[in-house]
Amino acid sequence: MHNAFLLLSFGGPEGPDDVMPFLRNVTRGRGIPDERLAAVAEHYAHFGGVSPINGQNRALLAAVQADFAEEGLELPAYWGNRNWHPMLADALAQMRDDGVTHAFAFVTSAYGSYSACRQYLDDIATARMAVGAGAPAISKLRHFHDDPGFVLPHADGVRAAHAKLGSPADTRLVFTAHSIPLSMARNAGPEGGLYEAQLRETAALVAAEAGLAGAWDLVWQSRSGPPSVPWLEPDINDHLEALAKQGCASVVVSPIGFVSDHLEIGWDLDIEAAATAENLGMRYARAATPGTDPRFVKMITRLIRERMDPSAERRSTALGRLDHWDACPTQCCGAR
Ligand SMILES: CC1=C(CCC(=O)O)c2cc3nc(cc4[nH]c(cc5[nH]c(cc1n2)c(C)c5CCC(=O)O)c(CCC(=O)O)c4C)C(CCC(=O)O)=C3C
Ligand SMILES: [Fe+2]
Repeated sequence: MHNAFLLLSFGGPEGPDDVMPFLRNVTRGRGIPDERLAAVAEHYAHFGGVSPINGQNRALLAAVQADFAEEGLELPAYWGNRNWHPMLADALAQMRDDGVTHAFAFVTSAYGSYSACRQYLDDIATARMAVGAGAPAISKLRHFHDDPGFVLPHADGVRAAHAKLGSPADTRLVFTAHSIPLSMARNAGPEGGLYEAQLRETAALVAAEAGLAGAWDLVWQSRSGPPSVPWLEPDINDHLEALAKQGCASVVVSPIGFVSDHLEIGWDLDIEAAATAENLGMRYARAATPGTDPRFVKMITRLIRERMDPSAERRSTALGRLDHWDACPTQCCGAR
């Protein structure tokens, strides 16, 4: 068997001409209204049509390869996206041409749910079909929402953001994740509700690690879809208003739903939510995401080793109580 490593991510535009075709890839068949697409296209235009996500994935891939070298793990590395170049099917075709027969896939999402997990499995199946005979087998690495490699960098981000505000004692810690439709949230995981359950576990772990265990909320951002379809609420902006009404004057916002500071953070939090807080007279600081934190990079290497050697002590590092599994049960996350 010729093993490889595959970084599997969302993808993002890298110039103005990429924006609309990228958005059409993301929303194909999903009933996203044209007004929402136009609004999101403007968010990308604000940054010159360039999403930071591909650059962040290039940096992560380089850091992972450096860690493989340091750890003596000989594994060629590839990168493919769901929605924009380099596309997953092209990465799989390259692997086949290079003689790779199997790859461990690290998906840049820590959680369950259709959008964050199952859709990536569907993408893998579709890309393998497109490549046809000789396409490598792909093993998706497990969820890592409660791994110290994910939790500790988020907690450091919270501490640093809190310090930036002067560490006021009355600070409210507000965690955010991408909102998803309620129907998707109900279907998440083998028994439903997994997306929110994992996020709550991560939030509690990060808050405790950052020394703010008692004063946190979990809210949602970046809602899409038609207004008639219910999504997870409250939205971060509505929540900031509610907090201001309760007299809260200082917030740290930690986007635990994400692994890097991509555009949904750069726009929806750093511009939109920051403006909401300013209008409400609240002090606001946004916590960083793991990005290429060495603990996060080393976690990826560790997840691969764990999968390579089933006899080794497994999952000893998991900080939470929720279950982990290598292969999602077939009925997981509303699989078709
Ligand atoms: C759970 C979740 C994650 C976290 C897990 C993960 O990371 O995978 C995530 C990440 C991301 N979402 C991103 C961008 C977009 N998401 C959209 C639309 C949607 N997201 C959804 C869910 C999620 N999304 C859903 C249910 C939709 C509705 C359409 C559908 O059912 O699929 C749209 C369409 C326009 C709109 O916002 O309406 C865009 C442009 C980017 C890239 C940012 C950049 O460019 O830096 C990233 C990392
Ligand atoms: Fe999204």
